[in-house]
Amino acid sequence: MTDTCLRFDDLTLGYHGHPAVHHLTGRILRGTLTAVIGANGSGKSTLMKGIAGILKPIGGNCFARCGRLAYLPQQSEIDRSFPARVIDLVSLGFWQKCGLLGRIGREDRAALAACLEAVGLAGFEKRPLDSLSGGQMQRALFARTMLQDADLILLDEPFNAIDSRTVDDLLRLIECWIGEGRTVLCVLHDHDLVRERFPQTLLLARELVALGPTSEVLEPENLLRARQFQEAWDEDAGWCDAGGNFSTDPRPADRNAPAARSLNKVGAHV
Ligand SMILES: Nc1ncnc2c1ncn2[C@@H]1O[C@H](COP(=O)(O)OP(=O)(O)OP(=O)(O)O)[C@@H](O)[C@H]1O
Repeated sequence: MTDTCLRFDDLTLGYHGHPAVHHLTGRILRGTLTAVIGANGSGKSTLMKGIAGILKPIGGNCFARCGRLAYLPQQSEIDRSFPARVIDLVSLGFWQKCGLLGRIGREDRAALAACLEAVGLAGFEKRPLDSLSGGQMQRALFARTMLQDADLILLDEPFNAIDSRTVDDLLRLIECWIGEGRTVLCVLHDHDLVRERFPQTLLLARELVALGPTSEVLEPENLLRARQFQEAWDEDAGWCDAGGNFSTDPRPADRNAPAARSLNKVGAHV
Protein backbone atom coordinates (compact mmCIF):
# COMPACT_ATOMS: atom_id res chain seq x y z
CA MET A 1 0.00 0.00 0.00
CA THR A 2 1.91 3.02 -1.16
CA ASP A 3 -0.67 5.65 -2.06
CA THR A 4 -1.15 8.90 -0.23
CA CYS A 5 -3.81 9.07 2.49
CA LEU A 6 -3.05 12.57 3.78
CA ARG A 7 -1.30 15.49 2.15
CA PHE A 8 -0.33 18.72 3.88
CA ASP A 9 0.29 21.58 1.52
CA ASP A 10 1.82 24.61 3.26
CA LEU A 11 -0.76 24.05 6.02
CA THR A 12 -1.05 26.70 8.72
CA LEU A 13 -3.49 26.21 11.59
CA GLY A 14 -4.25 28.36 14.58
CA TYR A 15 -6.70 30.16 16.77
CA HIS A 16 -8.09 33.66 16.25
CA GLY A 17 -5.42 34.40 13.65
CA HIS A 18 -2.55 33.20 15.86
CA PRO A 19 -0.80 30.32 14.09
CA ALA A 20 -0.04 27.25 16.17
CA VAL A 21 1.15 25.01 13.30
CA HIS A 22 3.08 26.76 10.56
CA HIS A 23 3.52 25.98 6.87
CA LEU A 24 3.43 22.20 7.16
CA THR A 25 4.12 20.31 3.96
CA GLY A 26 4.33 16.54 3.65
CA ARG A 27 2.33 13.40 3.17
CA ILE A 28 1.27 10.30 5.02
CA LEU A 29 0.91 7.05 3.11
CA ARG A 30 -2.13 4.80 3.38
CA GLY A 31 -1.77 1.85 5.73
CA THR A 32 1.01 3.41 7.82
CA LEU A 33 1.40 4.04 11.55
CA THR A 34 2.84 7.45 12.41
CA ALA A 35 3.73 8.84 15.83
CA VAL A 36 3.17 12.59 16.19
CA ILE A 37 5.62 13.96 18.72
CA GLY A 38 6.84 17.32 20.01
CA ALA A 39 7.04 19.35 23.19
CA ASN A 40 3.97 20.61 25.05
CA GLY A 41 2.40 23.36 22.99
CA SER A 42 4.20 22.33 19.79
CA GLY A 43 0.90 22.00 17.89
CA LYS A 44 0.21 18.25 17.95
CA SER A 45 -3.45 18.48 19.04
CA THR A 46 -3.95 21.43 16.73
CA LEU A 47 -2.74 19.32 13.82
CA MET A 48 -5.12 16.48 14.78
CA LYS A 49 -8.02 18.96 14.88
CA GLY A 50 -6.97 20.36 11.52
CA ILE A 51 -6.92 16.90 9.93
CA ALA A 52 -10.28 16.06 11.54
CA GLY A 53 -11.76 19.24 10.05
CA ILE A 54 -12.56 20.77 13.45
CA LEU A 55 -10.15 23.62 12.74
CA LYS A 56 -10.13 25.29 9.34
CA PRO A 57 -6.70 26.21 7.90
CA ILE A 58 -5.51 29.79 8.24
CA GLY A 59 -3.41 29.08 5.17
CA GLY A 60 -2.59 26.18 2.87
CA ASN A 61 -4.51 22.93 2.74
CA CYS A 62 -4.89 19.50 4.24
CA PHE A 63 -6.15 16.88 1.77
CA ALA A 64 -7.45 13.60 3.17
CA ARG A 65 -7.96 10.88 0.58
CA CYS A 66 -9.88 8.41 2.65
CA GLY A 67 -13.41 7.26 3.44
CA ARG A 68 -14.36 7.43 7.10
CA LEU A 69 -12.26 9.28 9.65
CA ALA A 70 -12.24 8.57 13.40
CA TYR A 71 -10.81 11.06 15.89
CA LEU A 72 -10.17 10.27 19.53
CA PRO A 73 -9.37 13.48 21.42
CA GLN A 74 -7.35 13.70 24.63
CA GLN A 75 -9.16 12.18 27.62
CA SER A 76 -9.15 15.60 29.30
CA GLU A 77 -11.60 16.77 26.62
CA ILE A 78 -14.09 13.97 27.40
CA ASP A 79 -16.79 14.52 30.03
CA ARG A 80 -16.98 11.32 32.05
CA SER A 81 -19.60 12.62 34.45
CA PHE A 82 -22.22 12.34 31.69
CA PRO A 83 -24.77 9.75 32.94
CA ALA A 84 -24.17 7.08 30.31
CA ARG A 85 -23.16 3.42 30.24
CA VAL A 86 -20.33 1.74 28.36
CA ILE A 87 -22.76 0.44 25.75
CA ASP A 88 -24.09 3.99 25.11
CA LEU A 89 -20.59 5.35 24.59
CA VAL A 90 -19.44 2.51 22.35
CA SER A 91 -22.67 2.57 20.28
CA LEU A 92 -21.78 6.10 19.22
CA GLY A 93 -19.33 4.34 16.90
CA PHE A 94 -22.35 3.53 14.71
CA TRP A 95 -23.18 7.20 14.31
CA GLN A 96 -21.61 7.66 10.86
CA LYS A 97 -23.24 4.46 9.61
CA CYS A 98 -26.72 4.64 11.19
CA GLY A 99 -27.19 8.30 12.16
CA LEU A 100 -27.92 9.50 15.68
CA LEU A 101 -31.38 7.93 15.95
CA GLY A 102 -30.78 4.97 13.65
CA ARG A 103 -31.74 1.48 14.79
CA ILE A 104 -29.01 -0.92 15.74
CA GLY A 105 -29.70 -4.39 14.32
CA ARG A 106 -28.66 -7.87 15.43
CA GLU A 107 -25.48 -7.78 13.33
CA ASP A 108 -24.54 -4.43 14.82
CA ARG A 109 -25.04 -5.77 18.33
CA ALA A 110 -22.78 -8.69 17.51
CA ALA A 111 -20.15 -6.28 16.14
CA LEU A 112 -20.41 -4.20 19.30
CA ALA A 113 -19.97 -7.28 21.50
CA ALA A 114 -16.95 -8.34 19.41
CA CYS A 115 -15.35 -4.91 19.84
CA LEU A 116 -15.88 -4.98 23.61
CA GLU A 117 -14.37 -8.46 23.69
CA ALA A 118 -11.40 -7.27 21.61
CA VAL A 119 -10.60 -4.47 24.07
CA GLY A 120 -11.08 -6.73 27.11
CA LEU A 121 -14.38 -5.20 28.24
CA ALA A 122 -16.78 -8.10 27.64
CA GLY A 123 -19.47 -7.91 30.33
CA PHE A 124 -18.96 -4.18 30.93
CA GLU A 125 -21.90 -3.10 28.73
CA LYS A 126 -24.07 -1.72 31.56
CA ARG A 127 -21.31 -0.19 33.67
CA PRO A 128 -21.73 3.60 34.18
CA LEU A 129 -18.85 5.54 32.64
CA ASP A 130 -17.97 7.26 35.90
CA SER A 131 -17.29 3.84 37.47
CA LEU A 132 -14.54 2.97 34.97
CA SER A 133 -10.82 3.28 35.66
CA GLY A 134 -8.79 5.46 33.27
CA GLY A 135 -7.53 2.38 31.45
CA GLN A 136 -11.03 0.86 31.15
CA MET A 137 -12.36 4.16 29.80
CA GLN A 138 -9.62 4.22 27.18
CA ARG A 139 -10.45 0.64 26.21
CA ALA A 140 -14.12 1.65 25.80
CA LEU A 141 -13.08 4.57 23.60
CA PHE A 142 -10.98 2.22 21.47
CA ALA A 143 -14.01 -0.08 21.11
CA ARG A 144 -16.02 2.90 19.86
CA THR A 145 -13.21 3.76 17.42
CA MET A 146 -13.19 0.16 16.14
CA LEU A 147 -16.93 0.31 15.48
CA GLN A 148 -16.45 3.44 13.39
CA ASP A 149 -14.65 1.24 10.86
CA ALA A 150 -12.60 4.24 9.74
CA ASP A 151 -9.87 4.35 7.10
CA LEU A 152 -8.01 7.15 8.87
CA ILE A 153 -7.75 7.07 12.67
CA LEU A 154 -6.42 9.99 14.74
CA LEU A 155 -5.51 9.25 18.36
CA ASP A 156 -4.51 12.16 20.62
CA GLU A 157 -2.42 10.95 23.56
CA PRO A 158 -4.34 7.67 23.96
CA PHE A 159 -1.78 6.24 26.40
CA ASN A 160 -1.76 9.03 28.99
CA ALA A 161 -1.94 7.66 32.53
CA ILE A 162 -2.47 4.14 31.21
CA ASP A 163 -0.53 1.15 32.59
CA SER A 164 1.94 -0.72 30.42
CA ARG A 165 -0.28 -3.79 29.96
CA THR A 166 -3.16 -1.68 28.66
CA VAL A 167 -0.78 0.27 26.42
CA ASP A 168 0.47 -3.01 25.00
CA ASP A 169 -3.09 -4.32 24.44
CA LEU A 170 -4.16 -1.09 22.72
CA LEU A 171 -1.01 -1.02 20.57
CA ARG A 172 -1.75 -4.56 19.39
CA LEU A 173 -5.19 -3.34 18.31
CA ILE A 174 -3.64 -0.41 16.47
CA GLU A 175 -1.22 -2.77 14.73
CA CYS A 176 -4.21 -4.93 13.66
CA TRP A 177 -5.81 -1.81 12.18
CA ILE A 178 -2.63 -1.15 10.20
CA GLY A 179 -2.69 -4.79 9.02
CA GLU A 180 -6.21 -4.11 7.71
CA GLY A 181 -4.85 -1.23 5.61
CA ARG A 182 -6.04 1.59 7.86
CA THR A 183 -3.88 4.66 8.46
CA VAL A 184 -3.21 5.75 12.05
CA LEU A 185 -1.68 8.94 13.46
CA CYS A 186 -1.04 8.85 17.18
CA VAL A 187 0.11 11.71 19.42
CA LEU A 188 2.38 10.61 22.24
CA HIS A 189 5.34 11.68 24.35
CA ASP A 190 7.13 8.42 25.13
CA HIS A 191 10.09 8.33 22.74
CA ASP A 192 11.08 4.81 23.81
CA LEU A 193 7.64 3.55 22.85
CA VAL A 194 7.83 5.48 19.58
CA ARG A 195 11.18 3.83 18.76
CA GLU A 196 9.85 0.38 19.59
CA ARG A 197 6.44 0.36 17.97
CA PHE A 198 6.01 3.24 15.51
CA PRO A 199 7.62 2.86 12.06
CA GLN A 200 7.04 6.54 11.07
CA THR A 201 7.29 9.73 13.08
CA LEU A 202 6.26 13.34 12.53
CA LEU A 203 8.22 15.72 14.78
CA LEU A 204 6.59 19.11 15.34
CA ALA A 205 7.86 22.30 16.95
CA ARG A 206 5.08 24.60 15.72
CA GLU A 207 6.55 23.83 12.31
CA LEU A 208 7.65 20.55 10.85
CA VAL A 209 11.08 19.46 12.05
CA ALA A 210 11.09 16.05 10.39
CA LEU A 211 8.76 13.41 8.98
CA GLY A 212 9.90 9.97 7.97
CA PRO A 213 11.25 6.70 9.35
CA THR A 214 11.36 6.88 13.15
CA SER A 215 15.04 5.98 13.47
CA GLU A 216 15.96 8.96 11.28
CA VAL A 217 13.46 11.43 12.74
CA LEU A 218 14.64 10.70 16.29
CA GLU A 219 18.27 11.49 15.47
CA PRO A 220 19.73 13.76 18.20
CA GLU A 221 20.16 16.66 15.76
CA ASN A 222 16.43 16.69 14.96
CA LEU A 223 15.49 16.54 18.64
CA LEU A 224 17.89 19.40 19.35
CA ARG A 225 16.47 21.42 16.47
CA ALA A 226 12.94 20.81 17.76
CA ARG A 227 13.94 22.05 21.20
CA GLN A 228 15.59 25.14 19.75
CA PHE A 229 12.57 25.96 17.59
CA GLN A 230 10.17 25.43 20.45
CA GLU A 231 12.19 27.62 22.79
CA ALA A 232 12.35 30.35 20.15
CA TRP A 233 8.57 30.66 19.86
CA ASP A 234 6.72 32.78 22.30
CA GLU A 235 3.01 32.72 22.91
CA ASP A 236 2.47 36.07 21.16
CA ALA A 237 4.38 35.07 18.05
CA GLY A 238 3.29 35.73 14.50
CA TRP A 239 -0.10 36.72 13.18
CA CYS A 240 -1.13 35.17 9.91
CA ASP A 241 -3.02 37.12 7.30
CA ALA A 242 -5.58 35.38 5.10
CA GLY A 243 -2.88 34.31 2.67
CA GLY A 244 -0.84 32.66 5.40
CA ASN A 245 1.86 35.35 5.34
CA PHE A 246 3.32 36.44 8.61
CA SER A 247 3.81 39.85 10.11
CA THR A 248 7.11 40.84 11.64
CA ASP A 249 6.13 39.64 15.11
CA PRO A 250 8.63 37.63 17.10
CA ARG A 251 9.79 34.58 15.21
CA PRO A 252 12.22 31.73 15.75
CA ALA A 253 15.68 33.11 16.42
CA ASP A 254 16.76 33.16 12.79
CA ARG A 255 14.55 31.42 10.28
CA ASN A 256 17.26 31.63 7.64
CA ALA A 257 19.94 30.12 9.80
CA PRO A 258 21.39 26.86 8.48
CA ALA A 259 19.54 24.81 11.09
CA ALA A 260 16.21 26.24 9.97
CA ARG A 261 17.03 25.90 6.29
CA SER A 262 17.80 22.22 6.72
CA LEU A 263 14.29 21.49 7.98
CA ASN A 264 12.78 18.27 6.72
CA LYS A 265 16.20 16.74 6.32
CA VAL A 266 14.57 13.35 6.53
CA GLY A 267 12.17 14.35 3.79
CA ALA A 268 8.71 15.77 4.24
CA HIS A 269 7.02 12.50 3.44
CA VAL A 270 6.94 8.85 4.33
N1 LIG B 1 -8.62 26.72 21.75
C1 LIG B 1 -7.48 27.38 21.71
N2 LIG B 1 -7.48 28.74 21.66
C2 LIG B 1 -6.32 29.44 21.60
N3 LIG B 1 -5.10 28.87 21.60
C3 LIG B 1 -5.03 27.52 21.66
C4 LIG B 1 -6.22 26.71 21.72
N4 LIG B 1 -5.84 25.41 21.77
C5 LIG B 1 -4.48 25.41 21.73
N5 LIG B 1 -4.00 26.68 21.68
C6 LIG B 1 -2.58 27.08 21.62
O1 LIG B 1 -1.99 26.47 20.46
C7 LIG B 1 -0.65 26.05 20.76
C8 LIG B 1 -0.53 24.57 20.41
O2 LIG B 1 -1.38 23.84 21.29
P1 LIG B 1 -1.64 22.29 21.12
O3 LIG B 1 -2.70 21.89 22.10
O4 LIG B 1 -1.87 21.98 19.70
O5 LIG B 1 -0.23 21.69 21.57
P2 LIG B 1 0.21 20.20 21.88
O6 LIG B 1 1.49 19.96 21.13
O7 LIG B 1 -0.90 19.26 21.61
O8 LIG B 1 0.51 20.29 23.45
P3 LIG B 1 0.40 19.19 24.63
O9 LIG B 1 1.55 18.22 24.43
O10 LIG B 1 0.61 20.03 25.86
O11 LIG B 1 -0.95 18.54 24.57
C9 LIG B 1 -0.41 26.37 22.24
O12 LIG B 1 0.30 27.57 22.31
C10 LIG B 1 -1.80 26.53 22.80
O13 LIG B 1 -1.82 27.42 23.88
